[in-house]
Amino acid sequence: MDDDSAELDVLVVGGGPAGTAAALRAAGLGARVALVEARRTGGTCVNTGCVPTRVLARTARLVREVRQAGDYGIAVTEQPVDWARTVARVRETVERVQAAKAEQEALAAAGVDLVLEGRARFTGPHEVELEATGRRLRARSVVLAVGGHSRRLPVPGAELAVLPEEVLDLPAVPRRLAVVGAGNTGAQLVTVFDALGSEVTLLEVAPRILAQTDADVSAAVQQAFVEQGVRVRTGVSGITSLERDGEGVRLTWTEGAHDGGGERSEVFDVVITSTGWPASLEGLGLEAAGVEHTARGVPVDEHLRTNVQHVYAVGDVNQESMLVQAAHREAEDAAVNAVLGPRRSRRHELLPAGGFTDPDYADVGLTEAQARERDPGCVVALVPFAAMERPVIDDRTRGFLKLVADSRREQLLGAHAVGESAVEVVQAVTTAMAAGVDVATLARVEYAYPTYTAVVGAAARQLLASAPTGYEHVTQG
Ligand SMILES: Cc1cc2nc3c(=O)[nH]c(=O)nc-3n(C[C@H](O)[C@H](O)[C@H](O)COP(=O)(O)OP(=O)(O)OC[C@H]3O[C@@H](n4cnc5c(N)ncnc54)[C@H](O)[C@@H]3O)c2cc1C
Ligand SMILES: NC(=O)c1ccc[n+]([C@@H]2O[C@H](COP(=O)([O-])OP(=O)(O)OC[C@H]3O[C@@H](n4cnc5c(N)ncnc54)[C@H](O)[C@@H]3O)[C@@H](O)[C@H]2O)c1
Repeated sequence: MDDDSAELDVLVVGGGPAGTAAALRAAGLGARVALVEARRTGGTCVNTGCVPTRVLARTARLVREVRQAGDYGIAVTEQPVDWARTVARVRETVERVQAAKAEQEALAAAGVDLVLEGRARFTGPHEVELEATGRRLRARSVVLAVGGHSRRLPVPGAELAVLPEEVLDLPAVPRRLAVVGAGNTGAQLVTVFDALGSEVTLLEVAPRILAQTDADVSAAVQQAFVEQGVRVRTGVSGITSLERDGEGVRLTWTEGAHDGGGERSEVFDVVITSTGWPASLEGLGLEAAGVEHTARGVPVDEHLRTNVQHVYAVGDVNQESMLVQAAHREAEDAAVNAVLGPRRSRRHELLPAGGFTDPDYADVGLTEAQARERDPGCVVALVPFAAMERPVIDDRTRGFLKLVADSRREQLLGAHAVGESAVEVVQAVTTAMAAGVDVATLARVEYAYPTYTAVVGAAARQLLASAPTGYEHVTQG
């Protein structure tokens, strides 16, 4: 269904990482492009998600460093955290990142018409209306990049919970905190508030925290949380209700079968629910465009098209790989498809990701369990950070790198790390995987001494060795 009367070739709805990348790519191909953003460019990532979370993670890390300073002869009396100052620092950083990215300037330079007239709503398959002005825009193709939002639990009193994007509005660091949901968001908030002095309880319905990660990663982060004094309850049957109780919130949940299955109720100063991230479809008028969707998001085909062939959906809205790096790739591919016709069908083959907890964790490729399903003879090497010199020097020995390779010990299938610089270590492996570097070559690469990344060479050598899980022979350099 083409529309030759449209004034635009491509209309992009949403100015987060996905929308901005799509608009810039489409304009770069010579298309007439408009980008409609309801609030502010940068989207969840810059304004409420990755950037604020990363500053809070750094705050938590600084608290840990200060506590350890005495070991190095630096006398530091631990000071209470000034939460208002922390929040101010987060907000200042968001502005600095906004300035560094200069997206509005980049869009203008590329000839993209940035339209900040409120939310867009479809009025037909090729047309949207803008909430603030009532203006209508028509385009031959539309790229939906509206992202997602936190979900409120469907239980009585759910509105008493604080959502992750509301954390900066808390008046103070809570003394008793419950975090419900141990995905990437919940796990990171646990580390932040534990470091800032909260007594944290973490509740998760899945049998383990960070359920999408490799089982060893999940177990290692959970063990660290428990040692740090966090109460971790996994496999809970569900949250029953939240109700006001004095100054606090009474949270009632049903324990999992392995904890007796009974109902349990406790009062917390704050309850944060980080229990999922459905697409932001409300008020979008998808029915007017004939675009089908589920309760979570908008499904797409291999060319990132919805059921309506000129409407694409990229980034969090399609609910496939909800990460910035995925949003960028999908957006660029969809832009090419929208302007030149469907030709890009590449999916994410290597999508590294990580979380800034204490300790950090990261992964790329197949988990050990996924690899074993495909290739029962696959080989696994796991090198603990305690066997490497740099982590020992820095007193950061918690963690490991696990590499998974095919049964012939040639091709890397996955990398999973926990510990200091885990995300950077996994990124190094990702680069090798993307370049098609085989295990033997990776084992021969020189690693600067002493680095965290040297664990990659040690793990590759272990993969080649016959004793797959022996750590004794691991040497550095
Ligand atoms: C707490 C948190 C931490 C995170 N940390 C990381 C991290 O460290 N690394 C990582 O890779 N990912 C991280 N993510 C995920 C990352 O933020 C998302 O994957 C990414 O922002 C998705 O980009 P997007 O463009 O699809 O959506 P968004 O960034 O959500 O952008 C969507 C945009 O669309 C606009 N919009 C919505 N509806 C309309 C409408 N009807 N009309 C006009 N505009 C509209 C919104 O205002 C918004 O600006 C984090 C997420 C959260 C919640
Ligand atoms: N560092 C990063 O890369 C980063 C950080 C934060 C978020 N993100 C991305 O943003 C998206 C949203 O992340 P998220 O963590 O908010 O959501 P999520 O969907 O990834 O995790 C939600 C968790 O809540 C649990 N849950 C659901 N209902 C529950 C209930 N009633 N009681 C207890 N637990 C319950 C789920 O089992 C799950 O573990 C994800 O795709 C994530 O990858 C990435």
